[in-house]
Amino acid sequence: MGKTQPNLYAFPSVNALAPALRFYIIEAQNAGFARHGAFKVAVSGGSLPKTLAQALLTPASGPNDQVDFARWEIFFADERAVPLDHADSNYALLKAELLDKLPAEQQPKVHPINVAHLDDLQELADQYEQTLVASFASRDSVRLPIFDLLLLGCGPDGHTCSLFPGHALLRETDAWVAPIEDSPKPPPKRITLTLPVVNHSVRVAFVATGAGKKDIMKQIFDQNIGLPCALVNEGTGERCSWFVDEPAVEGVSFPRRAFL
Ligand SMILES: O=C(O)[C@H](O)[C@@H](O)[C@H](O)[C@H](O)COP(=O)(O)O
Repeated sequence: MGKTQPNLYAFPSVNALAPALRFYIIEAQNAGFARHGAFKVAVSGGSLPKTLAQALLTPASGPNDQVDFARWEIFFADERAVPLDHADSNYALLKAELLDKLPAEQQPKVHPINVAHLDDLQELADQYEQTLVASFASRDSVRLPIFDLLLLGCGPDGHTCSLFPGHALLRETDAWVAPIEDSPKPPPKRITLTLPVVNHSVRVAFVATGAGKKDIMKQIFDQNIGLPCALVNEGTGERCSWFVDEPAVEGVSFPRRAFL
């Protein structure tokens, strides 16, 4: 690990995890509002949108518990090269789990991929990079976009976004968004934020739940063999927080932190 270490927060269940995740997201949201009047967040697919909905769709318990989606800008940390209403689309998933459940006046600004370029992955990635450029100022003026928060999942092989173990994409140093034609997790054609962009975020949160994650969690936290999730831990240190349930970290010796 680098100078500082990620925060590992473990909860007995997803029901116990959700309110803590909500608290953490609201803190990141308010920091974004204070910094630039908006909350710029990128989300992954997988099981994350469902957990997010559980965390965010409950009514506010008080003035410090407000989620103001109208001032959110939502990007996709990775996306599959499919139409936006396709069963594999991360946008469709987020829409069904979260966006469709928000009232009209609370709709965030959402940045889906430009489906006009589905048959040219490089162009699809370049266009999405231009979407980031437009939101984060020009590439010439900023070396890397700075998201207020990335909300990511962790695959059973240690991948995150569409950054897979041992893949050449892990060495990308220039692009903000890259195409991948050979994702080992179907569907094979995707675009993804690159590692430098992920590591440059103000905060990164992983959500990993279920016993199916415990072997990979041991490898990420206790063995550090260069898996993509471990590279994010290393690159972000204490800016990185893991929200996990106990079954996902059974047997992991890395110290957990109490969520206060
Ligand atoms: O498009 C994707 O495939 C996801 O963005 C991917 O990176 C996901 O987050 C992980 O595979 C974890 O998925 P689970 O949370 O379902 O285990």
